[in-house]
Amino acid sequence: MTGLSTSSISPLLTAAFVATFAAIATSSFRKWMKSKKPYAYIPGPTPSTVVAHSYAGYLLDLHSPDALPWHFNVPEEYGHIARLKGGLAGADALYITDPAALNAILIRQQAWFPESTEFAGLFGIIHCGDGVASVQGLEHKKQRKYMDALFTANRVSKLTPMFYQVAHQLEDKLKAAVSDTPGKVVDMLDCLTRAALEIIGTAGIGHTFNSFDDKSEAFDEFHGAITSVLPLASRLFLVLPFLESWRKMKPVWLRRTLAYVGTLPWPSARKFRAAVDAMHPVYVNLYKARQRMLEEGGSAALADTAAGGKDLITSMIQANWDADEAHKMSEDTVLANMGSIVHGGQETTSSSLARFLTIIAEDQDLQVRLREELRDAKAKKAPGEDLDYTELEKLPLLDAVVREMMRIYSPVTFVWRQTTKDVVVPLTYPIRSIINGEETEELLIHQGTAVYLGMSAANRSTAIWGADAAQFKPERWLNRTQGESKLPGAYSGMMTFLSGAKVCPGKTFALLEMKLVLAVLLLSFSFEPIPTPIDWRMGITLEPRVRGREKEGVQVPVRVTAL
Ligand code: HEM
Repeated sequence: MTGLSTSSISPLLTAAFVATFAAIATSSFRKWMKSKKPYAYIPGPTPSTVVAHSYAGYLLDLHSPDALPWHFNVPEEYGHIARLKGGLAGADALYITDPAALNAILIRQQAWFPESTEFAGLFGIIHCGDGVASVQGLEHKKQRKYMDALFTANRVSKLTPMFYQVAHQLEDKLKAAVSDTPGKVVDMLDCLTRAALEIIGTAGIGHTFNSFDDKSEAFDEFHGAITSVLPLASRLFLVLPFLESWRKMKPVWLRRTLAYVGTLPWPSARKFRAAVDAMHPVYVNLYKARQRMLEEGGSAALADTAAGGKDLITSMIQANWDADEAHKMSEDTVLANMGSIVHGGQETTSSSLARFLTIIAEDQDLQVRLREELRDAKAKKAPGEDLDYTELEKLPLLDAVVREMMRIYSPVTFVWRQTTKDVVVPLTYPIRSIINGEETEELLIHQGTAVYLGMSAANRSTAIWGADAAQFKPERWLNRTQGESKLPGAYSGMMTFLSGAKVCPGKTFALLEMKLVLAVLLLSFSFEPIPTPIDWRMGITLEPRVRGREKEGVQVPVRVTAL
């Protein structure tokens, strides 16, 4: 009989036991490693500095003012899902530009990917309450019903005369400034910021800031506050994770004391607080005035307001007034939404318009072609009559240029979301593991993971848009049908206005504003570049500075000649 003696079984059993134990230990260790670094198989950039590596991980690279090239490079070098290494102090995060994954995160499975507490907290503080920018779920849905009703194409088209009123004020002001000197250098960012604030003031909240009056203190104070609050906030990024819990802290005296003590040694934080304190009273006064009118004269009384009751917020206040108790928004919520609308409608559009002027200043041929298109359209109108909403919409070259601007120079570089439970999302582009080379076509995102949605990077991905993705080529919109991109973005498949529940409600407003202001400017002025390059650096939106003259602050100088 062939058999094993007890003396030979014992070493075999021992070996089997050791092997089993080793296998279990290795598997447990792998599982433990995976739970600590579940994304170790995903390629991604290494934090660039030793300090970043050991303390903040990817955070400094992601938020740095010079981070734009870093963002654009991530999908090109590492793929459309990239691991962001957390370093010692933080967990790994994911940088996502994959179309199918973005679709799941923003639309199909959006319930599990709420806005990050960082942004919710920040906007809750800036707007002094819980408006659309800082709430989630059902409360967000309820508020968006009010907001989306304000921004339908039909309602926005009715704001066109108010937009023109401001655009012509800008035209007159600029004519007066350059009439004596052809090619005079003008800071167009300043002009367009004034125009954007005045447009959102009159059409958005029924209020004028007298933005074109050089002596207007109301303008100076509000303009200073609204243009500085986000750049200041971007310098506070290391405390952003704590803002939401601070905002909800009770008792209130403790919260206020902490804010006072915490901001004392920190100039950026003090200035940030001062900017918030300068904006809020404007909204409160406007709101109270509208409420008084409603109490005294009912809805009809609102016709006596500056914009005849047609501005967005007066319509919102009226709808809220008419709503039954269960569906009403609180006073604080309406106030926070006034802040959301003014903020949303300010810096994004003014900086895009200024960027646009630098592009056409550099490309004289494009400038001439755009002007010709506008002149041809105007020639069909009665003298002195402006192009209406539909006519502006129908200009193919202007439309293509605005689309390409929005694709390639998205003012918002990225947004970030949290993951509230383990979720599997599909992928358009498989991940190739850097550990074993295997490909996976879906991604398990673990609860608690921060996911960064790289909007600008997705808009420039060569896999999605072709080898010329990084080039400004308006023709791509003349030759290609809408919706061809695989991305789920709400505007021509680009991510600029996002998509899903949090999609920008002001998209139609912004596009009309940009086209209309450009039309007025191009028909009255020609633009040439200054010789020094302008660098657009990343804040929470983009910040332009003249190279070598950074200390002068944000500006977009352009040579302007009246036609
Ligand atoms: C070029 C112009 C604009 C761009 C690129 C833009 C982009 C965006 C993006 C990406 C978001 C989502 C942010 C997030 O989820 O964290 C957003 C939200 C928002 N935008 Fe815009 N926006 C623009 C103009 C406007 C205008 C003109 C208004 C108002 C008149 C506006 C009002 C808002 C509001 C209220 C939100 C918050 C929506 C919510 O949280 O539900 N935006 N915008």
